[in-house]
Amino acid sequence: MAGFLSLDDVDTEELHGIVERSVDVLAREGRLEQKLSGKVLGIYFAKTSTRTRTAFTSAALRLGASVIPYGPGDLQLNTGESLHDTGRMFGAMLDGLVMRTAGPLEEMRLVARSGGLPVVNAMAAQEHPTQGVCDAATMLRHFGQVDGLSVLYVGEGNNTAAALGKILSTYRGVTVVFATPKGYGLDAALLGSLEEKGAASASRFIETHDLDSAEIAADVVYTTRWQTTGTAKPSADWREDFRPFHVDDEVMARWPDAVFMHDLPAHRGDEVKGSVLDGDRSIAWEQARMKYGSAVAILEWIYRDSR
Ligand SMILES: NC(=O)NCCC[C@H](N)C(=O)O
Repeated sequence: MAGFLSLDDVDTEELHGIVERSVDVLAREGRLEQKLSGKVLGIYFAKTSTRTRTAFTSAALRLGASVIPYGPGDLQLNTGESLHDTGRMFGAMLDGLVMRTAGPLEEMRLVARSGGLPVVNAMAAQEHPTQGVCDAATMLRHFGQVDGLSVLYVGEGNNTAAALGKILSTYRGVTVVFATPKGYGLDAALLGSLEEKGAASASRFIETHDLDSAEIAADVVYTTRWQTTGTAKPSADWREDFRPFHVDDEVMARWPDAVFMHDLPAHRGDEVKGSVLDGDRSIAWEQARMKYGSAVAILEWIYRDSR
């Protein structure tokens, strides 16, 4: 059974169905159909998490599954057991795993392969696919469509940026400008593949290192914290490199029709000014709530054929 490791693995139509279902979950009240009844999921977070871990745990429980949570110090991985053997054990005793690391996506593929169980990538170094679903669903809910939207992304070209680019590249007529600090940009191969995909769907993906000269009629200004999980900044004065990538009221005034989004956690005063994050144009808190809707939609999709 396929898990949810990368947005690249999922058929576009199915992906859009997951995005639509995420919106639907938040719109409905009442008990969810117990589609995961009798299932046991492992929730293994090697890195900190507030939203994603809570969203998937809550979603799994509300869908009728039981969960076993593992923190960073819990597994024999810490005493030298291999990922391969760990995956085998998970596969022998669990029906699925939700996993966050700051390591390569290949680690999760290895666990999925050796265990023969579906694994959800709740964030790896290259990609944060469940965030991408959440972000597209938040845009769909707010604007009524994702096709044709223009998004200005401000900040490091990290796992969140990669997922945002990938999911938006499955829609038509979108424009995404990534304004990233020099030395902290998008992976060149990823940008190349986004450009290529965009050419076939009337979309544009552009990277600039100069926010002041970014040209886009943005519907959304999106930012992310300066310190990406599990990464080290090579220079001591990295804050100087990031300082121009601060979304304040002046930045928002340049795009008077745009809403503000943030994957959170926020560091007010660094990447965003409090008045923007907490202001009228911010949909970041609706976006955070959508993590739950998207977790339900992703789990339902993974177990769609099981009984
Ligand atoms: N919404 C989230 O999952 N937030 C957690 C941190 C995401 C951020 N891209 C990071 O790597 O630190």
